Amino acid sequence: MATATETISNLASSTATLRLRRQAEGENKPTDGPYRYAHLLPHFSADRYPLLEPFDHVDPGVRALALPSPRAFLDNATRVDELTPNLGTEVTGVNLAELDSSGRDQVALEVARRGLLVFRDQQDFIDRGPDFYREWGRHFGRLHIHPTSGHPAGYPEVHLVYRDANSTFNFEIDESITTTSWHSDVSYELQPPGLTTFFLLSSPDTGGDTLFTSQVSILRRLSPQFIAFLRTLKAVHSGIEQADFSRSGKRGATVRREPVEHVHPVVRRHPVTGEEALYVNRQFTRRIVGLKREESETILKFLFDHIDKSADNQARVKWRPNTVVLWDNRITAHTAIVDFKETGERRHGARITPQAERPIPALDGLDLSA
Ligand SMILES: O=C(O)CCC(=O)C(=O)O
Ligand SMILES: [Fe+2]
Repeated sequence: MATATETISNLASSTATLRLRRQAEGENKPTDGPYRYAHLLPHFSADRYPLLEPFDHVDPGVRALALPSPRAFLDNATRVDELTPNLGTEVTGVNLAELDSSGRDQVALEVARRGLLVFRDQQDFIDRGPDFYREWGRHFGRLHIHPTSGHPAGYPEVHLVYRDANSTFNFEIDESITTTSWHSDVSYELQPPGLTTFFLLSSPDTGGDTLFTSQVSILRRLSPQFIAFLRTLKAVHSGIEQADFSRSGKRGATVRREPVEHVHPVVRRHPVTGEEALYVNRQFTRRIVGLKREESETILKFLFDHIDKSADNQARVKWRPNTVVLWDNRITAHTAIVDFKETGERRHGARITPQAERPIPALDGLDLSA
């Protein structure tokens, strides 16, 4: 039986081993010397951008549907593990950065089908840097430039999340009892994002996982009668509070594009798979159009609570160095988990956010004018 001192010393050495393994895999801690991703730290420019213009989106997943082997990009994978039956696949042995145009189309289709793909060992992808991140993202749609968040200097299309002992951008902790904040990215845009790419450049030794849920499964749990009602509804999504937060002096205090609100169907149809997904989220959906205030608040609260508590629709990504995660923002929601703030460790992530089509209602002919 180990003495308490031995147990503590074993624990210390396993922490040291973990640190060495992470360093060998490319992790760079504040104590290791100059930060290797210093050029990708958040920069809050005073630039101003005009309102976004509508554009035609052709989903790359459509092209893969016509291929004889739409999953050929997985042929050389050494492991393919489904994280849950409904959501998420983890892939090892595929170098995303080397995929040609057809391979990228196939990835788009697979992300549309599985909601979430987790690619391990993507040092090549991460090392190629921000010009490559943009080139990668443009394959999937017009790149969104975030109105308020920080980005690497000169690369406004790269949205950053950042936290360390002294600063936090995008992980502000309010007075809530939880740090989870479920959302679908920038759902207030007229054409919100589809396939989205995210990776961590620096992560805590433990904690800071990201949680995802399938909005397709979330919808399917409801009764046919209730789903039929939801299909008739549309809701307002707003970027105003996010902009006000920045205007109040927080998160870089920059608002580079005036905030917008848009009306989207409460149930949207995926343009490639035809699957229906619930499209409301606590962070940006404000009210259901046409309902009395109490009706709207009650239904939204019910749906948000359903998203929060249905662990049986969720998948959790535990980060390791050089992991690149892709999700389809049309059919999933996600939240960061900020359970590492006491350690003061650095967590630094980058997101590439191609916009997609204006959400397609489940019901043909649903009038989307407010
Ligand atoms: O930091 C994370 O795990 C997720 C951040 C996030 O929500 C995003 O970048 O869209
Ligand atoms: Fe997000």
